[in-house]
Amino acid sequence: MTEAIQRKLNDSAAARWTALVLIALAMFFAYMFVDVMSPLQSLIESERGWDSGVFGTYAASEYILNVCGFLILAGIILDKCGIRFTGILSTSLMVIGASIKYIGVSDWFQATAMCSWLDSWWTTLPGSAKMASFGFMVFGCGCEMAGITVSKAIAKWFKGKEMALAMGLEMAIARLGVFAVFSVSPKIATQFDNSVVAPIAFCTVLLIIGLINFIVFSVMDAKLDKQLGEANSDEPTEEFKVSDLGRIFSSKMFWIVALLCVLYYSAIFPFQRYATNYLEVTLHIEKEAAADLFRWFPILAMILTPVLGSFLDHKGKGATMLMLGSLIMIACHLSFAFLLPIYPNEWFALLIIVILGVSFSLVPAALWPSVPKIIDPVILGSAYSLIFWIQNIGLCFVPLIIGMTLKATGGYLVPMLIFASLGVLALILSFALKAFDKKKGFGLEEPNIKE
Ligand SMILES: C[C@H](N)C(=O)N[C@@H](CCCCN)C(=O)O
Repeated sequence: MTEAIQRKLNDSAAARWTALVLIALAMFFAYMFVDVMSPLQSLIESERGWDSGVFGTYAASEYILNVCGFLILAGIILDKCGIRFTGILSTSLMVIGASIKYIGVSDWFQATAMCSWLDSWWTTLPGSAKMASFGFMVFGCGCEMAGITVSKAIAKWFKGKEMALAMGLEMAIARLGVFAVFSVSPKIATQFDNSVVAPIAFCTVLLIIGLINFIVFSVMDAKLDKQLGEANSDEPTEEFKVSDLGRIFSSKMFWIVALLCVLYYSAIFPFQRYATNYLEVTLHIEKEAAADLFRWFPILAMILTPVLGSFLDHKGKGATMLMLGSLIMIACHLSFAFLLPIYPNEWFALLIIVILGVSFSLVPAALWPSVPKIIDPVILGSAYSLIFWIQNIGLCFVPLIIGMTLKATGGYLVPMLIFASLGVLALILSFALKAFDKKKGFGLEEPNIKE
């Protein structure tokens, strides 16, 4: 009888995996929208006159408001107002931002007085690009806010269960979104008379479905909360206060994780942006062949991340996985710097890319599920948001540094050494993390599921 009363919605495997599918699909659509224009660079140049400089400004706009502090606010909103409110707010922001971007590139907008006015100042950036960048900024706020909300939601629904597997699957579905949009976006554009508007419209509709998903998830989450209250669970009842943020900043463990995160991801996502060109010039191959080689990188990460997440759930070894992932990344970037230019072979390049994919599974699979082990659930949303914020600063500036270095040195040796150095610093931090965990007993090496 007691057992029947205490059985909660997330004790049902079907219910918690349904919840995961709902929120992971929202992120799948979000990651699709992020890259919807990436394969259409030449089309938008001929249709709307965006050169590569304009395209770069548009791409950077996604992170600007987040770096300026929106992500900190997002974390406070999440901890103060909860998963449901923040989830619906963030998915709505994504829909609003996407709609602004759709209007910005639409044929209709180009003939309006507003577009002429936008054209009249900062003339190197066309009115369509200004409007689209503004939309992308709003979308970026929603997307990163949704990212931290989803992490907190998974930590809540899968606590003491398959948490790392669930986080790994969510990331795998997001990686599939990148692969999917690179496949469908050019096809949709071709189907609709070579229009960049059609793929954006398609992905905006998908974001509306993502918003509906989050509303359905919220109904389930409200039910779970009611049960948690009734079951007199061990969930914290104390209220989040903004002053609690000091607790995060004074946590040594938080700083190690946040710095490890920014160093590692700054050597991955910015590298991803330059990888096709690096392979082109190093292997002397066409852009399409280089992109074909590199596309295996997210695919392998997609397959391996949930597998490693499951390993973490049952066997633990999170800190060791972070060390191994950083070590592999250093070896790969050093191989890109020194070995591939000496042996410019496509199979050799593929081997390094595949090994780097293993690293890109090990670190995300271990990093994100480690945060709930070191941070109080009451301030978990703020902790995730501050980690994302520090990470976004790196993601915003490292591509600029790499671009400047490329221009100054005319080759990829120094950029690859910069990426490898970031890996070395991440490795040092992963050693510190393991040592500190051993001393303080956060349980980073312990499995999530006690069998
Ligand atoms: C770019 C973004 N801030 C990020 O860090 N994404 C991570 C996944 C974080 C977990 C989201 N629930 C990634 O590896 O893509």
